[in-house]
Amino acid sequence: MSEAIIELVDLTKKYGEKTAVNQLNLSINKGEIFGLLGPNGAGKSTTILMMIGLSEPTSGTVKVCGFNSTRQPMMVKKRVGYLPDDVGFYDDLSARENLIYTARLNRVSAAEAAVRADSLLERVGLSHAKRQKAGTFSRGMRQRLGLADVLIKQPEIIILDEPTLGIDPEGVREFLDLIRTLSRDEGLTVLLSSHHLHQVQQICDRVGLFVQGRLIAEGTVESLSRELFAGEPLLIEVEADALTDDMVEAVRGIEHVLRVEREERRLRLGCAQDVSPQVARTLVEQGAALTGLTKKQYGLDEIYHRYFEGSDSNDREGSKLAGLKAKAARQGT
Ligand SMILES: Nc1ncnc2c1ncn2[C@@H]1O[C@H](COP(=O)(O)OP(=O)(O)OP(=O)(O)O)[C@@H](O)[C@H]1O
Repeated sequence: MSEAIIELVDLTKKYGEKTAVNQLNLSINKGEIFGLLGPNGAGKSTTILMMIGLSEPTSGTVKVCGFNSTRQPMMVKKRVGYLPDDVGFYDDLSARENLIYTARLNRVSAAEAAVRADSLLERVGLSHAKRQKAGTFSRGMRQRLGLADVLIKQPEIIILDEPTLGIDPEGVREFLDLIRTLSRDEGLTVLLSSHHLHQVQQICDRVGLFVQGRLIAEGTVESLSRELFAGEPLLIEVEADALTDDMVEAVRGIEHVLRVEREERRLRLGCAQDVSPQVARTLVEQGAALTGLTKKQYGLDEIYHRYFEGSDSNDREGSKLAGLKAKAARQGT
């Protein structure tokens, strides 16, 4: 049976009139990689701060590793490593010296600190640079050193805030592989807050979608996809040199096309079955020159797009979002 390592119950945080986190209920299991997703200002950072005991909830409770983060913050801090999007190091110290310094702050003996530092530098692929000053590190190297830095106290949970920001694609791939391996090999629980849907989809076992302080959906990418796109298992994306309203209407009329979204010269079609030949033929008959046609199953990109359609800031609310918020309010979530 799965064991909850993070438990949020009716967690609420208000800043004056502003409700940053609104009655959040969430359970994260030991060894799970959980993705926190949501637009800016959705309440992700506030939730993380309450989890690690750096912010006090207005009401509700947060328990991490069995400890109440508000009443026993030191117990929680011992067990949780937090990697912010830009880690601060002593730039004049070497990578190894920085790690040993952090270990010593966490009351690890000098001998043990050296052993852990060497082993972690190897683990994150920085052995070759361990005597190099942290100030000379590239962004990707700094993030890998950051990961070693949060792991040196041997936490049970690591929380990563946009950890791959500014890293090149190869570096991102390596970094994500490393996180996945750590979780699988050592049962480490990982909480990843990110806007990079593709990356989240690659490594997270489960994701939670936050909007305006509420968790509006949570589950595996497959279950969210099933929930949102029932009856529309296939997405066809088609691009043409130009699209007219008549063309869009003609495509809408094709059997098994259930939903049509238009984005400049691109159409996204939610379909009950593969009708790409009919779509291509219809557009060509209408005088369009096709510049691209792809088929895919729904992923996190489409899920996110669906949920956050028209809501790229706190102040704009699309109808979909308004509907979901109403649903969330009815369910009291
Ligand atoms: N110290 C504070 N005082 C007042 N309001 C705050 C404070 N911290 C956060 N907020 C507000 O609470 C809301 C949630 O902010 P939070 O930083 O948790 O969002 P987020 O999802 O982490 O956003 P981002 O993706 O931009 O980091 C926002 O409206 C923000 O302006």
